[in-house]
Amino acid sequence: MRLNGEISHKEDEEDEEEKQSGVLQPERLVVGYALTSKKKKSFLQPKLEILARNKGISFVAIDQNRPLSDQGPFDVVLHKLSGMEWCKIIEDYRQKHPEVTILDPPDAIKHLHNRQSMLQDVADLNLSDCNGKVRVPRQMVITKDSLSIPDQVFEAGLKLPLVAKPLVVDGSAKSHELFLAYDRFSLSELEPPMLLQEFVNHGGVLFKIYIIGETIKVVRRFSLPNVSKRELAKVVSVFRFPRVSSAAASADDADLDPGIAGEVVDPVSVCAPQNIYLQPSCSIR
Ligand SMILES: O=P(O)(O)O[C@H]1[C@H](O)[C@@H](OP(=O)(O)O)[C@H](OP(=O)(O)O)[C@@H](OP(=O)(O)O)[C@H]1O
Ligand SMILES: Nc1ncnc2c1ncn2[C@@H]1O[C@H](COP(=O)(O)OP(=O)(O)O)[C@@H](O)[C@H]1O
Repeated sequence: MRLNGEISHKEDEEDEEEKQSGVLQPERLVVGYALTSKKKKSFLQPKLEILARNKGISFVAIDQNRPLSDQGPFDVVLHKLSGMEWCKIIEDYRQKHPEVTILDPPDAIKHLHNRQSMLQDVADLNLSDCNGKVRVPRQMVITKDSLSIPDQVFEAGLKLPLVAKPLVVDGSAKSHELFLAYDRFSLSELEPPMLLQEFVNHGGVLFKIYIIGETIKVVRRFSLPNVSKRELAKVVSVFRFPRVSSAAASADDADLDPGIAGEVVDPVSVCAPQNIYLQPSCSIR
């Protein structure tokens, strides 16, 4: 397999070594990546690159200013960029290069770019009775007119407190900016388009499930604490909240109340006696 760019100079030497030793090295895999600088920083860390290299995987940056077909050859194209223009580039490339694995084809993940449609698939699974209850929070989309939000919420019958989330999820910091509203009138301070979702008390702990092929990894993260009726009656405001359940908020080693700590019964069914907050997601983390 040939490599275009960063580490190509090494390849000839390695091929030569391989020939001389007579030992067949495992096939190498070239991953072309197109990521924002934020994502590159959080995902493509030296530790991952070294681990990948040891397994024969090399990452090569895709130059977005050059035609994609002129680059590579790649075995895999890994991208997390959005926008119509980029999606078209990837789609065209996919048609021309069916031998290359695209992670992920834009069409396959488009429903994940919208917080309303991403939960629809979970609702459609209809898991209301499967060794526990899996459900999605009640929610509504607000497309315009901040001032009318209190009335829209009242008419829809959503219960407070409410979590307000940007409708579009595009990997930007802005798209992760969430708010918690204790009273409906404060909601008019927020900017549509957005999704309003009932806050689900879940014991301040959240489970994230990462799946790659057959491999399933479950982690525990600290999350927003429960909101009591007393607090709800007292507080009148809307608060912006930071990324509470990020990797830095690991609760894997925390000594939690067994009532909320959850018990991993098997990798596919993660059960906690309280509400499970389900976060469907498809991402390069
Ligand atoms: O680290 P974990 O707990 O897995 O959470 C991840 C990170 O926060 C990612 O951001 P970053 O790469 O900046 O650390 C984020 O990707 P984006 O910021 O690209 O959206 C993921 O969003 P989703 O892809 O929406 O799940 C989110 O689920
Ligand atoms: N409906 C909800 N009820 C309770 N907590 C929530 C709810 N929605 C989000 N959260 C909390 O907010 C965090 C981020 O929510 P999420 O929708 O996953 O946004 P992002 O995609 O930016 O990570 C979750 O990890 C959880 O702690």
